[in-house]
Amino acid sequence: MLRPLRILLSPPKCPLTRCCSGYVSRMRFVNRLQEDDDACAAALQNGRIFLFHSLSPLLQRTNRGTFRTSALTASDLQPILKNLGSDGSLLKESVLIGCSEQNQAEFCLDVGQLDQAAVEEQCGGTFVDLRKAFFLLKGAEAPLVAKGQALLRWHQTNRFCSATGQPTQRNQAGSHRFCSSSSTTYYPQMSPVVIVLVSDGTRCLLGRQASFPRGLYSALAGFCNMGETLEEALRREVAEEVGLEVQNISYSSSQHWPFPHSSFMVACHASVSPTHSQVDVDHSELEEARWFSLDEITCALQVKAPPRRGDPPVIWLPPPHAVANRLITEWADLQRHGKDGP
Ligand SMILES: NC(=O)C1=CN([C@@H]2O[C@H](COP(=O)(O)OP(=O)(O)OC[C@H]3O[C@@H](n4cnc5c(N)ncnc54)[C@H](O)[C@@H]3O)[C@@H](O)[C@H]2O)C=CC1
Ligand SMILES: [Mg+2]
Repeated sequence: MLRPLRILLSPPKCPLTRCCSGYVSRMRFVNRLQEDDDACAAALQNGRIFLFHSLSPLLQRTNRGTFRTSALTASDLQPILKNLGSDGSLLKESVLIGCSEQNQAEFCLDVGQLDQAAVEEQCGGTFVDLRKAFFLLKGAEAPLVAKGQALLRWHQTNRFCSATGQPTQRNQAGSHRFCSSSSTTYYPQMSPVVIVLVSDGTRCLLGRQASFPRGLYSALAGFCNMGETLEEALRREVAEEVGLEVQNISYSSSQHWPFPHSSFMVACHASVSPTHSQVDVDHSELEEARWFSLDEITCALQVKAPPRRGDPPVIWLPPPHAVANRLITEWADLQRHGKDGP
């Protein structure tokens, strides 16, 4: 039986208007689209589509010289795809990434099989490598493109069942893939990573890998091993990388991190006693790790852009998009203002 079209295109109005926020209805709408292929196909016709080319997002330069994402509607995109020689089926490869506050379903689509320059010309934008795009975009746009790219990448690398080698089929939303020969459902995966800012009470510990750009230091991080709790992973990583035993672990925040693939970063603070703070760096993992005073961190937080070639050497920190920056800023605030903040 055909479902009424009105509930397929945007979040349904909740009958309990007083108790059910717009946020709740948007989340339920997205959940419904993940489970109902027809509803998702209908929402796609009315949704916003973010284009990628070979996993690079399409950005537009604003009059002020900044960058923003550029989304098209299905009706804008269809003729463009047709002009470039693609049949209508490409649009159906779009993957659902959420629902905007304006109640429009949001999708991403990789048009890597089309000529890049021709798509850029027709859409009035530029495909920018995600590493660059992620730091050019402001606010919620950076995590949005990171999420889109992560989902598109997952689909591109999970076309076959790892048990049978048979092709897998995606649902319309792209929230899972299914192998009919083994009846296995595959869901997009992230790798859990713990990131920790260790303090000895007056200083914090930062490290750098040999591959980091010159002068960049960050909080210690590492992938969780199978079977570990977060606390175990955190204690092990710090012990392995800098030879210290931490205590007083406290949770700060988390983020999805798209580099090199999808990591789920869980950010924590931890401490060591000042009498047991001698670092013993494992040079196979880190080029250097050392303690930084509040004054050094305050200076480093003021460096707003990576130094250019020929600039004098300077210590700088991950940018505000990175949860490492948040940990370092939280630590510095706590040092300046104590537990209760400013
Ligand atoms: N968002 C942020 O603020 C920051 C994010 N990071 C991210 O944290 C991640 C982990 O940090 P690292 O110190 O490099 O980790 P790490 O200390 O665990 O060392 C990386 C090594 O772990 C092994 N490994 C184990 N499980 C792995 C998996 N699931 N995927 C890939 N490699 C795995 C590999 O041999 C790899 O070379 C990095 O991908 C980095 O991009 C790191 C610092 C700041
Ligand atoms: Mg590490």
